[in-house]
Amino acid sequence: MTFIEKLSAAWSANNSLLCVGLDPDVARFPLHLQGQPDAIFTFCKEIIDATAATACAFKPQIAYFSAIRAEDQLEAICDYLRKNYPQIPIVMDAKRGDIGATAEQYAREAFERYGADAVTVSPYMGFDSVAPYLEWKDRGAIVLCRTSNAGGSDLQFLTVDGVPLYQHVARLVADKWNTNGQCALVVGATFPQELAQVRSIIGEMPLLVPGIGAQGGDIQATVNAGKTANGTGMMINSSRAILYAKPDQAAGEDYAQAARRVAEETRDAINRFRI
Ligand SMILES: O=C(O)c1cc(=O)[nH]c(=O)n1[C@@H]1O[C@H](COP(=O)(O)O)[C@@H](O)[C@H]1O
Repeated sequence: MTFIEKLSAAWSANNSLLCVGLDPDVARFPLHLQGQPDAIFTFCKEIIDATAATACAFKPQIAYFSAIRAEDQLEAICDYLRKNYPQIPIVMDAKRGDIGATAEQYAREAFERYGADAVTVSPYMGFDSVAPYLEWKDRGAIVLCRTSNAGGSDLQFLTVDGVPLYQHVARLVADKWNTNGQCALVVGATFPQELAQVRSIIGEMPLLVPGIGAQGGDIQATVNAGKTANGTGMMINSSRAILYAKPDQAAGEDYAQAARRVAEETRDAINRFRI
């Protein structure tokens, strides 16, 4: 099964466009996990178990692991996901971009070492820097297009041949790079107008849409701008708002239960605008 087929099946099976981001920041962990040698694995496992029924994808952010020499725990989390939730795609958020020979190694890292279904990549170095990921025909390459941060405008909004650069990226990926139907694009929920522009350029290609939750993107505007004709087409990511949801003490919640509650609320808020 290819990445896109797996994603489509997860959209239907879980009736969800929510991508749960795994950005484990040990400083924000519950006290009982702090200082434990496998704290990251335990934290992520409990979040995964609590939210898997609400998710169409999980997106580990590699820097949160590599910064503290915890790649072994990322491997263990990816193994756990593949064994226990094989129907939910793993999107490795690494935002890679380098010459072809180096990209081949980054592709092996994402797809072989971690067994990810897709990886985020930068288009900045051009087609030969993305081609090595596309050699993995059953995996996905998710190309940065219009990122959610304010500084994304510094380059992505520059006018080139009368058109903003991010629209060139959308057209290039849709028309030239996506020969095997394995590409997707990143467009931030913080820019719904640009999201609608990108959707009009790329047809049904999936979008990874970060920026709801902690970054304040509007869910209604996001879904209206980015959905496809059948009410799918997006992995709408939320990380911190789910991972560090405040437990409702009165209801006796722990952090994983709070994460489940917020994930369910977010999935439902998205679903309200899909039809
Ligand atoms: O590629 C990404 O995932 C990404 C692209 C982008 O434009 N903006 C963005 O926030 N992200 C990632 O999406 C996640 C957003 O996290 P929250 O703001 O906590 O929901 C982080 O892991 C970011 O690295």
